[in-house]
Amino acid sequence: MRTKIVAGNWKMNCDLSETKLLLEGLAGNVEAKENKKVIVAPPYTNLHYAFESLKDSPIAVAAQNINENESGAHTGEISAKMLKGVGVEYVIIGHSERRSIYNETDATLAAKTNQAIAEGFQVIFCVGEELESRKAEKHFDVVKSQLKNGLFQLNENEMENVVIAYEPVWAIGTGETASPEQAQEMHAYIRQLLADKYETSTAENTSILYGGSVKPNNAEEIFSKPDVDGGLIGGASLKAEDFLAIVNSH
Ligand SMILES: O=C(CO)COP(=O)(O)O
Repeated sequence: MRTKIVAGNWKMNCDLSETKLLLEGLAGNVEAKENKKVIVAPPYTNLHYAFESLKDSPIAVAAQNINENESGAHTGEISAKMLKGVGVEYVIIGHSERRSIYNETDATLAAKTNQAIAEGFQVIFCVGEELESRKAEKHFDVVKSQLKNGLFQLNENEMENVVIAYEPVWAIGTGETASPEQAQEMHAYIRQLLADKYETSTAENTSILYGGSVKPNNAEEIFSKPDVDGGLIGGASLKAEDFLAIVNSH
C-alpha cells in the first residue's frame, strides 16, 4: 500500500522565532497514522531546532536541498552527513526553483539523488513543466525527460526510498492549480513510466505527490484522485491552521 504524504516546503521563509511558533502549532496536532506521513521542510538554519521540537510527534523533517559531494571546498553548501547529524530524514531534490533560479541541471540532480540515497535519505524528487511546455502540449515529454535523466539511474531497491512530486511550474505560488483531472492524468503517466522502467510493484508502491497552490479548500478534491498520494505544499504550509486542514483533508 502506498504511503499518503503531506509535506510542507517552507522555502526561504521563517526565521527561528517564526519557526518556533509554526512548529508549536503543528506538534501535538498531528496524530500518528498507519500509511500516512506528515513532513516539514524548514530552511537549513532551523532543521536542528525542528528535529528537536518534533521528537515526540510523528512529523518528519526534510531538507530543501543537499550537496552532491561528501565534503570539502564547496563554500556555502551543506552535505548529507551534516543533514543526518541534525535529524533530517527526507531531502527535496529538483524543485523547480532550484532548476530555474539556481540552474540545477538533470545531471546535477542525478548526482544529488545518488548521494542522498547512498547516505540513507528518503528523496522527494520534483518534476514539472513550465507554462510554455503545457501550452505546446509538451508536458508529458518534459516530465519524462526529467525523470529519465535525474531519477531513473536508481535501481529497483533504491527506488523504495523515493517519493515523486509533480509540481507544474505554472501552478506554483500563482493561486492557479492543475485541475484534479490534469493532476490525475500526469500522475497516472508517471506511474506508467515507473512500470515501464521498474517492477510493477515499484510503480504501485511509489507515492506521487501533487504540488502547486494546494490550499485547504482544494486539497480534498485533488487528493481524492486515485494516483494522487498527497501533496507538497508551499504557501499554505506556513500557517499551522491551513497546513493542518490540508493534512486532515487527506
Ligand atoms: O512549490 C511548491 C511546493 O514545493 C508549491 O508552492 P505553493 O503551494 O505556494 O504553490
